[in-house]
Amino acid sequence: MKRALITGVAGQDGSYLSELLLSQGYEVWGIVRRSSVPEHQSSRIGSLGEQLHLEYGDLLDSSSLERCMRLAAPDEIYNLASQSHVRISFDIPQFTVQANAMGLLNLLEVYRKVAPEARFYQASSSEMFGNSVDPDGFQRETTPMNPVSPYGCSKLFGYSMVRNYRNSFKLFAVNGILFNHESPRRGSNFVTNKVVKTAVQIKHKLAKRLVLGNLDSFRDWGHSKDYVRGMHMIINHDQPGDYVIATGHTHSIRELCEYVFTRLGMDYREYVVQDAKFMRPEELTYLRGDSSVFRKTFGWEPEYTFEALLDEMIEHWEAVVEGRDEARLAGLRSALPM
Ligand SMILES: Nc1nc2c(ncn2[C@@H]2O[C@H](COP(=O)(O)OP(=O)(O)O[C@H]3O[C@H](CO)[C@@H](O)[C@H](O)[C@@H]3O)[C@@H](O)[C@H]2O)c(=O)[nH]1
Repeated sequence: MKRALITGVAGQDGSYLSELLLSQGYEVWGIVRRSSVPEHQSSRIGSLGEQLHLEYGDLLDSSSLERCMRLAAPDEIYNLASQSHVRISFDIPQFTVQANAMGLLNLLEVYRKVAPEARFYQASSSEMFGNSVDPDGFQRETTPMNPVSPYGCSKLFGYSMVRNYRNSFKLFAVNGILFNHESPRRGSNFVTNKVVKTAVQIKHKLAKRLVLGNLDSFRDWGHSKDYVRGMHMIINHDQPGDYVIATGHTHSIRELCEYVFTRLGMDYREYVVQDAKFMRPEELTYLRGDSSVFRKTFGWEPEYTFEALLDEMIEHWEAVVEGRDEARLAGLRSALPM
């Protein structure tokens, strides 16, 4: 039986990855940060119950990482924990860099000392490219990286350290350079879930308008479930390497709004307003990933289209609002869009 250790296990990707690994017979260990909300009952992983081995720990507390590493004795380590919100990284740059850069380095050091035979996956990000685009309009593994946010800078440090440890210490440490990936489990202050959730609220007269920032940036959005399959493929390859995972399609925030509101029988132009507080001091305006190296190497194809992804998210929020999910309805009534 293989053993996996996941940081960020209670997040969107951590929950889907746990389900995938459990379905393949893995023993799955997860690290959760102590907070006043009972993490073990998180709606994302709560249903996995006793199947998951959860331990308290924090990327900024090396001793806790060492304890978890010894307990889990993993074959595979997935570092999915981070301060992952790009705009918020401008408000809390030092915490973002501590968690995403120093936290990753703390984990790498514990890995090198305690479990060097294991394999290590780092959640790297398309935000590392900043506004670099190849002449054909895509970003790929060879595209220069020029991050434009504290989050992107912290992720570029992590990406570089993983490559450095791989080469210096002959460790099986790899990066997945993942473009945006979403699902009903996405935090509702990321744009896809914010748009879908608020549009459903508007349809049911629980909200009056949707306040957004920049409507003219473009993103390459896939489904988290497809992308965690990719993480598992990369870490199980015969050679360590770094791969872009993306759909290859791009849409603006405006197109996202148009699709979601139209599906709900509304015109987004009547409800969407812009507010500077959701703008970023510097914006990454265009992402479109070329994952052909990854696809050729592993035979991966995404199962979800942009439309199928959004349809699933709409169905999720409709179920919540229509009372088919009573527990979440109470929270939704009082929820303000973030
Ligand atoms: N969050 C948010 N974004 C908005 C809003 N209005 C417009 N946007 C625009 O919507 C785009 C996507 O924003 P997010 O959904 O917050 O995602 P992101 O900044 O692209 O970052 C996500 O993807 C990265 C991969 O490229 C991840 O690494 C990162 O952790 C995060 O998941 C950005 O151009 C942002 O300016 C708003 O009200 N909220």
